[in-house]
Amino acid sequence: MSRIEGARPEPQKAGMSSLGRLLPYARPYVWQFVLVLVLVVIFNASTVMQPYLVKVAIDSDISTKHPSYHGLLVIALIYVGVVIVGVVANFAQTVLLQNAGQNVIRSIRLSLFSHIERQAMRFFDTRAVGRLVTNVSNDTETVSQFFTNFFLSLIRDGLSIVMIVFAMFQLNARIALYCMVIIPVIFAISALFRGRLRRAYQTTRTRLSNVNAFLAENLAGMRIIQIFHQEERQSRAFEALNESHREANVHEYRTSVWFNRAFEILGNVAVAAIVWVGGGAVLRHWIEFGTLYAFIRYIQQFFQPINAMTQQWNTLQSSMVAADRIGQVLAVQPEIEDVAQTVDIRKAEIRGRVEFRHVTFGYKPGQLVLQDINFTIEPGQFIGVVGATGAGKSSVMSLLTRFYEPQEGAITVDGVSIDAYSQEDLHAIIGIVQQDVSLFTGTVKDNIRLFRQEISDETVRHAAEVVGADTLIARLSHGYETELYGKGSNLSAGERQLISFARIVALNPRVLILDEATASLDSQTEELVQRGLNAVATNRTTIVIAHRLSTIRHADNILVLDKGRLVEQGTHFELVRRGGLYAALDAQSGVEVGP
Ligand SMILES: Nc1ncnc2c1ncn2[C@@H]1O[C@H](COP(=O)(O)OP(=O)(O)OP(=O)(O)O)[C@@H](O)[C@H]1O
Repeated sequence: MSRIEGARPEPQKAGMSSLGRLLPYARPYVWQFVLVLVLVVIFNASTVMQPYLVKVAIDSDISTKHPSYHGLLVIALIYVGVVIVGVVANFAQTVLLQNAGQNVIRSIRLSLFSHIERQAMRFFDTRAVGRLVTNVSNDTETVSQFFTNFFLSLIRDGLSIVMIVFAMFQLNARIALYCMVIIPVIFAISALFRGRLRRAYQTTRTRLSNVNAFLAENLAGMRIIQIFHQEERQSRAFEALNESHREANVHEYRTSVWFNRAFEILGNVAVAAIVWVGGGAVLRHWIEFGTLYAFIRYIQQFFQPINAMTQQWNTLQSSMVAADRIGQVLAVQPEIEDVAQTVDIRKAEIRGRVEFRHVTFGYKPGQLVLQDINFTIEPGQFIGVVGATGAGKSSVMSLLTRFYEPQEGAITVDGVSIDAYSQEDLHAIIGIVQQDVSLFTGTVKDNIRLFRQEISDETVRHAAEVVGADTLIARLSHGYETELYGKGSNLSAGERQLISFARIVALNPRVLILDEATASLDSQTEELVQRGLNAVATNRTTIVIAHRLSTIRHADNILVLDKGRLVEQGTHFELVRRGGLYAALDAQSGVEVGP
């Protein structure tokens, strides 16, 4: 369960370089972006032409000695034409840009997910799932705004400013120069708000991801929360996180409203100034009335793109923060990767001989969990692993599947070090059935073949029959096509186990690791599961992490772990006769050991 103190410290810096690192994802769509640029130029030209056309109408056809109705009609028609061209160009560029932006984001999201999938288990040990969910969903969404809104604003509004300034200087250089006085003021306001805005956005994003992380963990552990009556405590913790997010959000919004209002005031002051200065110029006949009209329109237009660009400041800030967070995940190199030249295997030829030689391992430096572990398992043997809780049983199996790597020693399968195999091959050779059966949203069939389309319906049926799951599946409303929800919550614990056994038979690994279920099943289901287990174990090397000694009484060899060391090994009778730890466990309350 997440604790509020566990919330990540709020980051202080995120730069353009994080966004820059995501730019290569836009490369395949560069032509779409170029086309957007062309359309933006057309749209801007249409906007800048409009006040100029009105100025021409006023000065040449209205405020003149020879007013011309015909001239006015022509200008009105041109005006409508220019507006239509502008609207069409604007529509096309918006659609095109959204399309390109969403494509970029799809690629980033996909590569982020694939990158996370390749990570070793240690990566997941040190990260809250909810935070990763935020990275893949919200952060990519935020970055998408950089490729759409920000990019568009930078080009459209930036160009717009340049074109308006150009048009002003064309009309009257002196008044245009007066207008330029506002530019340093704009910079001053921006500088004043920049740091505040950035900090506000970063804080909101981080607090949102804290809320998400808390939610994900609590939803996953809801059963435990309810059993231990922690609903209220967790609600209070959630309320605190929620409140801190609300505060950050309100603060962010307030800062951004102040920023925008400051610009609005400046815009109106500029219009008043132009009316005063320009009006005087008209009265002194220095400029024509139409020119004043055009200046007033241009100064208003000038503030639109500036306002829009400053609004995009928010987008830029949040995109940089999001890109930074995505970058942090992408920068983590998978701790365990395939060697350049992996051993080429034909699965059928693998015999399933497993050997641990002087294996020493700890999850954290200086904290050894396994010390100098040595054992050999011959092909086809049935092996039991026992020991008190925390003795290191699961850790041995995590090393064999290469979820972690040992600090010392070697682990081999058929005499070949496991790191010489590709991880894909290794996981085809070694299968694992865990206590906590992972079922996914999909049909029973999908879950047995784990979405691998190359596994035929025939194989799925056969696998289910072998472990005795076929009768249970036949009882379900749609048989193999029955949809499973919420990790298989519509099945009993025993049924979930049987489906996971069928899955492993369909995979057909040479070595099978079985973390025996501790959940108590009714005797009939237990018998069913036991039969299923025997069927799965046939014809392959099987290693059972046993919590009940009865399961492994007939094992070919039993490994007894104590505080990370292999203290005994032998058959049940040898170990009982020896009178050591195993014999003590065996004598203890019948047959129960472990958690
Ligand atoms: N991912 C992890 N990160 C850090 N320490 C871990 C991790 N997994 C296990 N440990 C620690 O390693 C030690 C051995 O744990 P392991 O799960 O291998 O024991 P186990 O014998 O399988 O226990 P159990 O029967 O309770 O499942 C324990 O002290 C445990 O706290």
